[in-house]
Amino acid sequence: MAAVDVNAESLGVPRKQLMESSGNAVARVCRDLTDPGSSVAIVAGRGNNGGDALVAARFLKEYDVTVHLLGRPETISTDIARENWEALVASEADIQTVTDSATFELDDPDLVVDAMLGTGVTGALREPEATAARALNDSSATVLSVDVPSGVDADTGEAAGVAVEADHVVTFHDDKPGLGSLDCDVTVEDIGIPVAAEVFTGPGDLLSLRRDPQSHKGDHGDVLVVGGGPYTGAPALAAQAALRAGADLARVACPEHVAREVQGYSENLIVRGFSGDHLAPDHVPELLDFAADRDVVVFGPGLGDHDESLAAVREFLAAYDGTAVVDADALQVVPDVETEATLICTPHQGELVKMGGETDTDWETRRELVREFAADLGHVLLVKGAYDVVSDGDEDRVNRTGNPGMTVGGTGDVLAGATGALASVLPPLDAAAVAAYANGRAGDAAADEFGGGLVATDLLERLPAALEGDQHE
Ligand SMILES: NC(=O)C1=CN([C@@H]2O[C@H](COP(=O)(O)OP(=O)(O)OC[C@H]3O[C@@H](n4cnc5c(N)ncnc54)[C@H](O)[C@@H]3O)[C@@H](O)[C@H]2O)[C@H](O)CC1
Ligand SMILES: [K+]
Repeated sequence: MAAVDVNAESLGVPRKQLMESSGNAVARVCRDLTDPGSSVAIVAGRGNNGGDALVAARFLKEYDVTVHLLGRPETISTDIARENWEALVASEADIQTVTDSATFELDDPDLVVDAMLGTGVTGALREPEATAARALNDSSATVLSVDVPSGVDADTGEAAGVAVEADHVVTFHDDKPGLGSLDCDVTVEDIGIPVAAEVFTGPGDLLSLRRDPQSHKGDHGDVLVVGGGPYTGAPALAAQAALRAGADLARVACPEHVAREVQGYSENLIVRGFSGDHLAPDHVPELLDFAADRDVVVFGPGLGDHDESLAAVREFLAAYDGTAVVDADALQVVPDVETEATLICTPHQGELVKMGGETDTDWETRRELVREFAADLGHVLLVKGAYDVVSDGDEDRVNRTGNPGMTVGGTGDVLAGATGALASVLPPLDAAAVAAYANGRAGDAAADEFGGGLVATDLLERLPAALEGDQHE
C-alpha cells in the first residue's frame, strides 16, 4: 500500500487528495448507518487514520458532530492530518482534545467513528487509546471503524491487547486480509487511486530496497556473471551493473582471453578465466562449484551461440537450483530445460519469439501474452520494449521508463546485471520490475545529457541515483 501511495503521488494524485476521498467515503457510510440530525462522535488519533475522520467531520453537516482528538494537537504526526485538524479548528467545529485518558467521555452518541489507529500501527494500544477503546466497546452506540478496528492488525485480524469491537468497518481501495476473520460488516470504498499506480512501476517500488544499516558484506548480493566469448564488453557491463545496483561482490566467469579484457575494464570485478575461447560442457562442473556460494548467476552476456556454449548452459541449469538471470543467446535453451532453478529471463521481443512466445504492438495485449507464456515456462519473464512487461505467470508489472536512445548496444547487459543484484535481495518478480524501472530511469538521465548519443556505460554511473527513492518522491 505504501508503494502504491508513492506511485499515485508520482502520477499526480497526492496522499492528501486520497485522504479527502477516504473522509468523504467515511461520511457516506455514516449517512447509511444513521439518520440526519443524529449525534456522531468522531474519535481521532494523530495519524492519517485520524485524518480521514477529521475530513469526514467536515462533510457531515446535517449531523450533530463532536470530534475527540486523542493527544495534543502539536503531536499530530503528519502534515495532511494536521491541515485537516486546523481546518476544523478554524471552522469552529465542536472539538475536544483528550490529553489525559481520565477526561475521555462520550456523550451518549448514536454513532461513534473509530479513527484512532489504522494500518500505520502494530502492537498493543497505548493510552489514551486503550481507555477510549474500552469506552467505545461499553457504549450502546453503533461503532464504525475507519480502515481497521483500532488495535487490530490489518494483516492478521489479531489484537495484541484491547481493541475496538466494530459493528462496521469502512476500508479503502482494497480489502485488508485481517478483516475477513472479524465479526462485522466491511465496506471497501474506492478512493481514486489510479489503476496505473499498481500496473506501472514507479518510485514506490523502490521502497522495498531500503537497506538495513546493520547489514554485512555479502548481505546485498554476491553475483556471478557467466558469459563472454565472441564479445568481451558485455559480461563486464553486466557485472559492473550488478555492483552499481548494490551487490557487494560481482564476479565474472569467462574464457581466458575475455578475462584479461574484463579485468582491464574494471578493477572492481573478480574475474575467473577458463580454458578455450568459448564456454563448453567441460567447464560446467567447475562453474557449478563456483556458483554454489553465490546468490545469483547471470547467464548470457556476450556468450554467443556456439553449440557447445548452449549445451553448457543447458547442463548447468539442469543441475542448478539457485536463482539465475538468463539473457541473450542463453535464452534459447530455457523452453526445453528441466531445472529446479528460479529463472528470470530477460528477452527482447525478437528473443521472446525465438523462445516460442508471442508478442503484439499493443502493450495491454502483450501483458496478457507475457503472463500466459511465463505461466507456461514456469519462470519469470522480463520482456523488454518501449513498455517492458514483467510477469511470473500470475502477477505482472509494466515499466515505461526508458527512451529510444537505449537501443544502443550494452543496455540489455546492464539490465541483466542489475536484475541479478536485485534478485539477491528481492523476490524475483520485484527484482525484475525494479531493475527495469531503474535501468530506464538511468537511461532517461543519460538521455538528458547525451540525447540519442548515450552509451551503456552512461547508464552504469546513473544506476545508483535511479535506485534512490527520494529524488522522485
Ligand atoms: N493509501 C493509503 O494507505 C491511505 C491511507 N489512509 C489512512 O491512513 C491510515 C494509516 O495512517 P498512518 O499515519 O500511517 O498511521 P495510523 O494513523 O494508523 O497511526 C499512526 C499514529 O499512531 C500512533 N501510534 C503508533 N503506535 C501506537 C500504539 N501502539 N498506541 C497508540 N498510538 C500509537 C503514532 O504515534 C501515530 O500518531 C490508514 O489506516 C488509512 O486510514 C488515507 O488517509 C488515505 C490513503
Ligand atoms: K481505526
